[in-house]
Amino acid sequence: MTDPDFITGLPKAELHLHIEGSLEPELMFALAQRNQVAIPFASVEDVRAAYNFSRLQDFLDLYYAGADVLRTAQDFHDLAAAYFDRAAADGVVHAEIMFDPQTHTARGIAFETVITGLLSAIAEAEAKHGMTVLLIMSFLRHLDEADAFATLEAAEPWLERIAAVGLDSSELGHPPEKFARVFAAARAKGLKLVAHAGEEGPPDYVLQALDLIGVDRLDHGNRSLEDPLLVTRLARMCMTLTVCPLSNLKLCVVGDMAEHPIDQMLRAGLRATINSDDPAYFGGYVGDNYRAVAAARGLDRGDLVALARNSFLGSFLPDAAVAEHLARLDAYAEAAA
Ligand SMILES: Nc1ncnc2[nH]cnc12
Ligand SMILES: [Zn+2]
Repeated sequence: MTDPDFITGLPKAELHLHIEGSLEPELMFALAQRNQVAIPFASVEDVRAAYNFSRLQDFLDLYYAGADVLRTAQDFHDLAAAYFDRAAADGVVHAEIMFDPQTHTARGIAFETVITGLLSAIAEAEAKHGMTVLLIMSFLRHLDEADAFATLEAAEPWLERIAAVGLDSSELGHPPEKFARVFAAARAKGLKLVAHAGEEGPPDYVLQALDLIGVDRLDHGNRSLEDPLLVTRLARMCMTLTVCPLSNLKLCVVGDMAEHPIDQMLRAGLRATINSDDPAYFGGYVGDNYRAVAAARGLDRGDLVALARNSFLGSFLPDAAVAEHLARLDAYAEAAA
């Protein structure tokens, strides 16, 4: 078995995926036509050619513009169903996907429209692929605290179906402390907490995510490596980092995949995982991310299995389900040896 095949077959969880970031240009065009929405691109090639970013904000501007074609529950269903098909083909047996309600409610799309479309796709994927899926509702950090509280309130009828809340969008200038109270309210409702921190923001934002929010998992976390004491702390507390290599490359968090710190993270004892973030915008799904770092950093099969193991350990699945996934992963690794 070649290593690319080993990676595809490796049972894995994806823990950092923005469903709006899985909108492929082909579907963007189809939905624009279906909903009679004008988009500023002449062709699918035109869209892909525009995906050249030098920082997070460059990407976010296009990501929010692209999301404008999503109007009906069927659109959200089709978007998510396409992602689940690709994820299943990549060996993903469990996915924890983020959605950004404010991207849609700000355009007059009801929260209910978004979540009913996603939930129907989840039910279909669970039946079709035998995968499990959890939903993470992410707050947009460039908006204010009151907007996040209003979103938490809008989610009230669906809280049984939402596993966690997250924090995404423009990191610099919008530190975690801005949302400490809304995260405390979410915790009180029984939700898990995740936040993007240390993608573009400094190590202090990671400290805030730990100390002022109390995250259960850290999205990205790359810049933690600038603070050795923070690395030790993250390793000691077994904090999961959802690392996104192709995203890091496209958003210039790393200059070259050959400089990606994924192996440095593993050697430092960090519970690092591999994820795709916004695969339609960054040039690859989760398998592509594993393959890219494996090739650029010379990861061996032991490293790849460790990354997959971390993805289950870092999930919000019950302990018994994690144990079952780990047993299957061990059996896979042994059979491939
Ligand atoms: N990588 C990322 N960072 C912050 N916000 C995002 N929203 C979607 N992808 C994101
Ligand atoms: Zn992200």
